[in-house]
Amino acid sequence: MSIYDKAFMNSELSKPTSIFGLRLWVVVGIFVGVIIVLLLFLLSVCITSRRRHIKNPNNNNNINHQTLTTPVSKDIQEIVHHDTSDHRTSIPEIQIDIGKSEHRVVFSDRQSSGESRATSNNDTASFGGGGGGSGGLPQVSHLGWGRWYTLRELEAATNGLADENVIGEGGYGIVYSGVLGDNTRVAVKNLLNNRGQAEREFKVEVEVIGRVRHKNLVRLLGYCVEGAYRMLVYEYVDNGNLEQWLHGDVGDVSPLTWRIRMNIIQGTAKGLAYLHEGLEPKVVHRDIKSNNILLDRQWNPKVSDFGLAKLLGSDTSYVTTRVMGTFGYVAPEYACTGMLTEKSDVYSFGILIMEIITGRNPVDYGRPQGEVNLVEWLKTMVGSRKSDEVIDPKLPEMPSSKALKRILLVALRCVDPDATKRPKMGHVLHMLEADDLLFPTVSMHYFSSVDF
Ligand SMILES: Nc1ncnc2c1ncn2[C@@H]1O[C@H](COP(=O)(O)OP(=O)(O)OP(=O)(O)O)[C@@H](O)[C@H]1O
Repeated sequence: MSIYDKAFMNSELSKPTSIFGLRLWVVVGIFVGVIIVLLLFLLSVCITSRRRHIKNPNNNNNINHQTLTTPVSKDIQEIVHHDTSDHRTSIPEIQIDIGKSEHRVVFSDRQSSGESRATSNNDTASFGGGGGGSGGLPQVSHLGWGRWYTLRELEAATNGLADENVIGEGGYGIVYSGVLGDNTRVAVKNLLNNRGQAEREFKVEVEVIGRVRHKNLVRLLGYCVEGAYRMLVYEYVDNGNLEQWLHGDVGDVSPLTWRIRMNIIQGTAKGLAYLHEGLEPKVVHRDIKSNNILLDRQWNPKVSDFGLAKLLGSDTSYVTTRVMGTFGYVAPEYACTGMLTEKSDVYSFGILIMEIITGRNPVDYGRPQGEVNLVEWLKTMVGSRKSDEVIDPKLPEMPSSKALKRILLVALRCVDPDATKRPKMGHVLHMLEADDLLFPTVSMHYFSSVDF
């Protein structure tokens, strides 16, 4: 280029244009800059949409199992984070739901109630695809353990969710008995969607129970997510729940012998020890009570209702401003501070032992003052050497004083007001496995007071 051309270019580029009187080279510079920014933007959009495409389980059947569990684990971590900070500043409200056989206690704050208002659509997306669409063939779950069921399949199994198939109703949904196409008897829990908590419960249960296998824990076979429906499909446990057998109308003599009661206590302890010490991360049940102990025909206990379970990393405690559990079973530190560890389950388990031995409810306002609270009454009785008087009058035979003494000692240790002094479930199990615990004596005569 000659010197004249350069001079010509310079003068042309320096000429003012009609765009705000800017010189031509400024306008060209801006134009080039905008093009570069646009290109970068398009590139980032491409990369993002490609990542989303990879994460969508419907687009890739070979997806890594770990990827799919991320939304659930993330959800739990987020809850921990929120609750920990809120705990310091907010004053919890206490809400007691009455209208069922027991009172459910929910301590909540505004933050946490807002949290629970998740929309169904979001949840459906998290679980990878609405159960395969209505009327489609049942598919294997992408979670890697059970399967999902179609709504049509579960409607067929439960006679269209018929009233006569209802076997119980809990805080979060109605439970139906059903028979699947392959003749498997199942319990179908249809979660109520009008409560945000039910959706969270669904996520937690699916993730936690789906992987758990233990003879003393109710097995989750699969689930259904379709439209507004969220259902859990469990193995059917065919002999009711412990609450019915302890407090229902069973006549003057209970079919629950001493040996059966000890087996129920031991089996429940095994299930809990497995949740606390056999899984990583460990699982705290949070709602151990007699309704949640299902029984088979051989009186084997199976712990159900993991809806309130939270996953805990080892050696961590969980602080929440939303305390859940059932009135009478909730550990004092959990109720007061929201501090949740597996020791909260140990406390509830101690209450359960007392309930099984005495046949009394943890809190019974129908009883005279001083007997309303089971723990306080039992402590008083043991302290005044009247342990033999705490036994369920419907028990067909009496335990040996040694067995009674041992089991009451275990129960009292479990309900120690100081959570750190309560034994771990593994230790409880060890204490419960002593042979002499199982043997009853034949009559009351043998009975002597227990000296603690
Ligand atoms: N797998 C099952 N097999 C047989 N019956 C079941 C099964 N699961 C639940 N049930 C019955 O349904 C009832 C309701 O169960 P659910 O777990 O929904 O509520 P709950 O434990 O009684 O109360 P909440 O949910 O408030 O703790 C149980 O008490 C039990 O009798």
